[in-house]
Amino acid sequence: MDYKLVFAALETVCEDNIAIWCGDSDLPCGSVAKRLVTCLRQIQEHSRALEPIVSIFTAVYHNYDFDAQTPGNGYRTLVKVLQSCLLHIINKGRYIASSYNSAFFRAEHNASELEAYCHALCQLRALLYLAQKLINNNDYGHLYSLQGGDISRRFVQEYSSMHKACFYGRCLGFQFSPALRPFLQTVVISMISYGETYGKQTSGLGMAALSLLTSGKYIMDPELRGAEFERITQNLDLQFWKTFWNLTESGLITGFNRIVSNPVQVNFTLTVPPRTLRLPLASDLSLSATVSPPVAHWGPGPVHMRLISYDLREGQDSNELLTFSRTDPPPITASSLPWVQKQPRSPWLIIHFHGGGFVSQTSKSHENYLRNWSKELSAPVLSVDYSLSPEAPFPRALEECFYAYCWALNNCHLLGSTAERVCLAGDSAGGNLCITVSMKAISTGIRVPDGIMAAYPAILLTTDVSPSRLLTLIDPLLPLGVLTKCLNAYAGAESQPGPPAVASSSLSALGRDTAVLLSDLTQGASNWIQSYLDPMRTSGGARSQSSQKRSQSNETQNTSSHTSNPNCEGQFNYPQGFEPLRSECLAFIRPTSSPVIRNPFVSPLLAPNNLLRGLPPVHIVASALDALLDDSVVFAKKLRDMGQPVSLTVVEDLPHGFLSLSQFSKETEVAAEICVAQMKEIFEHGKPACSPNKCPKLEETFQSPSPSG
Ligand SMILES: CCCCCCCC/C=C\CCCCCCCC(=O)O[C@H]1CC[C@@]2(C)C(=CC[C@H]3[C@@H]4CC[C@H]([C@H](C)CCCC(C)C)[C@@]4(C)CC[C@@H]32)C1
Repeated sequence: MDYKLVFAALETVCEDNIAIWCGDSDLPCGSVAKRLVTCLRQIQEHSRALEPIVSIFTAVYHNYDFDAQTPGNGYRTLVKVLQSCLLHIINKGRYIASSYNSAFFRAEHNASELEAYCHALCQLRALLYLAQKLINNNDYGHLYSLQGGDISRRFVQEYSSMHKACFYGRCLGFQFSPALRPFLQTVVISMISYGETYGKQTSGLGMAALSLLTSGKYIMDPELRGAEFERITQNLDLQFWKTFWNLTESGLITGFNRIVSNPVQVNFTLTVPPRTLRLPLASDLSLSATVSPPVAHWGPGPVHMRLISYDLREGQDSNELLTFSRTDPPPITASSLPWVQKQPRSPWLIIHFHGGGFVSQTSKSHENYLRNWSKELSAPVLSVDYSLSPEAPFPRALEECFYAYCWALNNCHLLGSTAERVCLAGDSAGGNLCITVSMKAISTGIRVPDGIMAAYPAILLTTDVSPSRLLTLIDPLLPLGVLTKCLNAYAGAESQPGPPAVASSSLSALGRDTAVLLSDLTQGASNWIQSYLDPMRTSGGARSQSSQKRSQSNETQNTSSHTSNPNCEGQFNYPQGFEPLRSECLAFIRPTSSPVIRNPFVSPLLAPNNLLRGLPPVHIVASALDALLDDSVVFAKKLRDMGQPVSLTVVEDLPHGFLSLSQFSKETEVAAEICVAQMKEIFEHGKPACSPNKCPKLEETFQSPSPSG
């Protein structure tokens, strides 16, 4: 949509409403009218200042795309997000103008909604100014400056002091496809309720029950929800995120996944003991390379993985494979599936590394789409349960994934595949591991996979700023405070590494302690009732209540924050006397300065060409609204410029992690199908015998297959 039309429509809507609320002195709701008029004037002011910036962005943003058929980069995204915020305001304004004198018109509610979007608009204006600084600062056409240094540090500081709560209350997920918003709301409310009870309880069931009780007030009060979410994302420790994200491992959610995704005949875990492997060298099959088992941090240890296969295939019920299974009785026996016709081995094999920020999740939480892949591609899927950070920082996960890859090549006959073609697939952190495992295969001299499908991968694990990364301010799934915690954990800056302990998540405690549950329930109920009886509790009271709580919880950290906190120095000077809204609680974002994050096996975007040359075709499926979008665009360009086969597909309107949400909307389902199509491409089409540079005809084969909309 032409942005000029949007700005013009907004101007008209504001004028119409101002005329209504200023002019009609008979309107019953005087104070609300005042609020609305103030808010509409602010919206007009923001919008008038934003129009010229948007025109600058639209004039240059195509220079940052991967190619003309693949429009997508952080600058485009910022304009798109802004446009979506403006459209929400226009719709709200039109609704108010047309129904303000209806008997059912809720003036208070509508004023609060408009105010929330006005706050969001103000913060987006700040993001656009920051992005404009990036355009001016970076080399022309470059999304990152990649010099590390001052600008990124100052961006992180600025980010830390900015108000973010408006993006998690009434406006939550406004940028995403409408079908996903109820789900995101549920996730955010569950997260906050869980965050409030986190640390108070020891009983998993008690925690779950209490969370359920406290969720009521967050459903009723979006402002409180936003403020609490901001507090949680900035201040709760990594253990909280690990525990919350691992909810996807819970029986309820995996049970749901199993119902909505395809049933499969083979689905069990394997534990491969640490033994040295020998693999033929790619350059001379008569010679071999030695691959040691993973050793980093605590010495040799086994590697866990899960085999998923839609059909039972030869080898998968062999005694040899079942010796790697720890389940008793064995997961598959010939007699347990007498009606199943065993299929021959598939020529294809998918090796999968899951996402979860390197700190959470397992193959089990990603089963929903893996089952579909196995069916749709007629291939077994081997998903690796690598050790997680902070207990197992880099390079443990990489070593385990590489070892699993090598073991799978040697033992493909047991996995139900002849491994004529092997595809590495992964999402997010798993996308990173696909690339780095392939780099390891190249440097070891063994067979590289036949292709990589990386969905919204994390390719640059430094805090270098890019326009898409500014979205961490508004993203409910990947806020900056949480991303940096994952990054620090993987870089080994979070805590002392050690071998994986027995799972201590609250869920593992489920059912352990019903006596505690009773007291939890009573306490939860009384807290909840108390919050409603509190005489101070008005709409503004809720804010002060939450900020009171915030200041309590930050007491220790915040005492010195206004004097010695580095967040206070070096703030940006915005044009036209503009100031973004500031947060009441400063974020304590301390990205690690460890050199590990610049290691090419951590941040493959920084890898020298000789480590990337020889990578198989890389198919990246990214989302336009993902904070990590620019990683994908820049990496795809780098590979293309080196003459490596690469494709980039940018899907619209979806959050990071869309594969995990594939059953929640049509759009996520379509995006998941694109990932399947890319793997099909890897399996069905021959690998180019030479790189596209030397072999011009093939270049076309690896151009972006489907342009984003
Ligand atoms: C301004 C300065 C900019 C600087 C920017 C610096 C950025 C730092 C750069 C790189 C650091 C990279 C670190 C690694 C990144 C890895 C990203 C990465 O792997 O991110 C994944 C983390 C898990 C998750 C959030 C995700 C996807 C899906 C999510 C899941 C969806 C549903 C799941 C719920 C728990 C289900 C329960 C619902 C119920 C109703 C209770 C939920 C939310 C679990 C978490 C995942 C993305």
